[in-house]
Amino acid sequence: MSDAVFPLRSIVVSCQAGPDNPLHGPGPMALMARAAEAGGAAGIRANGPADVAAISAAVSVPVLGINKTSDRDGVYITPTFETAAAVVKAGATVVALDGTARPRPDGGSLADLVAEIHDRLGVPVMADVDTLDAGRYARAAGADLVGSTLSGYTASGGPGDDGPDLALVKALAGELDCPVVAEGRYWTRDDVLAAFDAGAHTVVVGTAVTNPMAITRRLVEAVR
Ligand SMILES: CC(=O)N[C@H](C=O)[C@@H](O)[C@H](O)[C@H](O)COP(=O)(O)O
Repeated sequence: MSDAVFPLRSIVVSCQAGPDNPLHGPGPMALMARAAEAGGAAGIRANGPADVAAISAAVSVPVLGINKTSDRDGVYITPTFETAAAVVKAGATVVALDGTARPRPDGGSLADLVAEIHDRLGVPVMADVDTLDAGRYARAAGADLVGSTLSGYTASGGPGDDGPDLALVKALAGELDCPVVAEGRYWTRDDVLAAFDAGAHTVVVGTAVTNPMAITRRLVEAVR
């Protein structure tokens, strides 16, 4: 499971749109994914079996599947084996999940979940973490890739603005013996280049590419 899933210095595009977004649904997300692939994305991150299935049928790059069970409440990113299995069945060839040490909804351990995904689904696992400690914990639990996805979204803090947590990427890359994925609030080319300078293997960009509603809102708020 330790072979790199994505090429070094690659960009993965996250194609996600919640129910409040006019682009919500597998059709729009598959089009977003095709556009991202045409632009050179090395993979697509997508949420839920319906979107993962549509995107897997539409692109030839790897689909990094997640299965959110809520919108930012406790451990909500692919918290259980069943949620992971559903997105792999839909076509995901790598699964991302919450890799923090916070209590999981089924009371299970991260190490057991990662082992079960490896054994029964045969796909690599990316752990979404919020701190260096969580990254160490997730890697020790068997995660194949570790990403900074959850920095700023848990009680453990984060950079405190709408920029990426480059310090966390640097700390993770300096210590962990696996590819580190920079994810969360990457908006610009400079952000992406800084992540690779900090040691990232891959950068996942979501909102800045695939959420015109949020991009527009950010611009509108800036000129208020
Ligand atoms: C914290 C959380 O649930 N993050 C989610 C994880 O899949 C998505 O909502 C983000 O859009 C994704 O991580 C990409 O980040 P950004 O959209 O900032 O480029």
